[in-house]
Amino acid sequence: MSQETDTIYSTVQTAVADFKFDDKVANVFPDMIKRSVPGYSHIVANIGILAEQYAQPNSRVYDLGCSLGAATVAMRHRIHAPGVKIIAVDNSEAMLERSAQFLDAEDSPTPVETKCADITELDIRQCSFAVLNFTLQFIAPEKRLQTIQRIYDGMLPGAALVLSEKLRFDDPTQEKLLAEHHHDFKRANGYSDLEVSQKRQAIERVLLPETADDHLNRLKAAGFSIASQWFQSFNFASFIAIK
Ligand SMILES: C[S@@+](CC[C@H](N)C(=O)[O-])C[C@H]1O[C@@H](n2cnc3c(N)ncnc32)[C@H](O)[C@@H]1O
Ligand SMILES: O=C(O)C(=O)C[C@]1(C(=O)O)C=C[C@@H](O)C=C1
Repeated sequence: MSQETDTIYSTVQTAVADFKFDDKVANVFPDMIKRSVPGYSHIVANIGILAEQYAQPNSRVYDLGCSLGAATVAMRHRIHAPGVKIIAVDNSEAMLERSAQFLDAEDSPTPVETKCADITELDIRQCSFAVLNFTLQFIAPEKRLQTIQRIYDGMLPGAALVLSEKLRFDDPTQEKLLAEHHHDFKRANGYSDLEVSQKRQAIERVLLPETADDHLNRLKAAGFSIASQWFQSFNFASFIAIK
């Protein structure tokens, strides 16, 4: 996987364009996400552990918004149930091109199919485990319930969904505190004030965070019998929901 350092926002941009998952981002993505999302490596490792528990024989596992396939790799190394296929989906060609190169080099008996598609319109079937690792936050809010519903409807009984998201908080004091600590986390990982500020501007119209309750209520509304938050670091969280 690419070892390039993210310097995309390191020089002054007169007009900061909306953030896109293009070639520039795909080239530096492993470095960008590790330095930007507190707990990212921990979440990915645990997605592997959960996939091992939930993957049912002769079923499908979906990595929705897979980027370069980090969660797919974590799952692939752990799934032992026979006849499982991982479907790794993203609508960014730039990401998928690079993920294919990376996944082809992996040695595992669990097959992976990569697909360039919009997950809001994806046909989901025979699913025992699905992952939305920091993907739903980029989908238009009015399409989020139908996306979760589609996943639920395509699931087998006992299947699980892991949903990881950046959070917002209704309480302005809490919102400010956790956002500031997130920015401290980024600075501690080598991003300058300029990089933090320009990235914030780039994502503010495309990454639309919701509260933990918004996510839990939507998971319940879609039909999941259990929906629980299992991880949080500053304003980043992960949830698990069981059909
Ligand atoms: C923050 S990245 C996900 C990181 C990845 N899941 C991981 O664990 O490394 C969000 C990804 O979602 C993809 N994405 C956003 N909207 C999408 C959609 N409607 N359909 C498919 N992929 C989408 C983006 O192209 C991007 O690669
Ligand atoms: O919130 C931020 O500042 C981020 O950079 C977060 C985030 C994300 O959560 O996906 C935004 C875009 C990139 O995909 C990597 C990280």
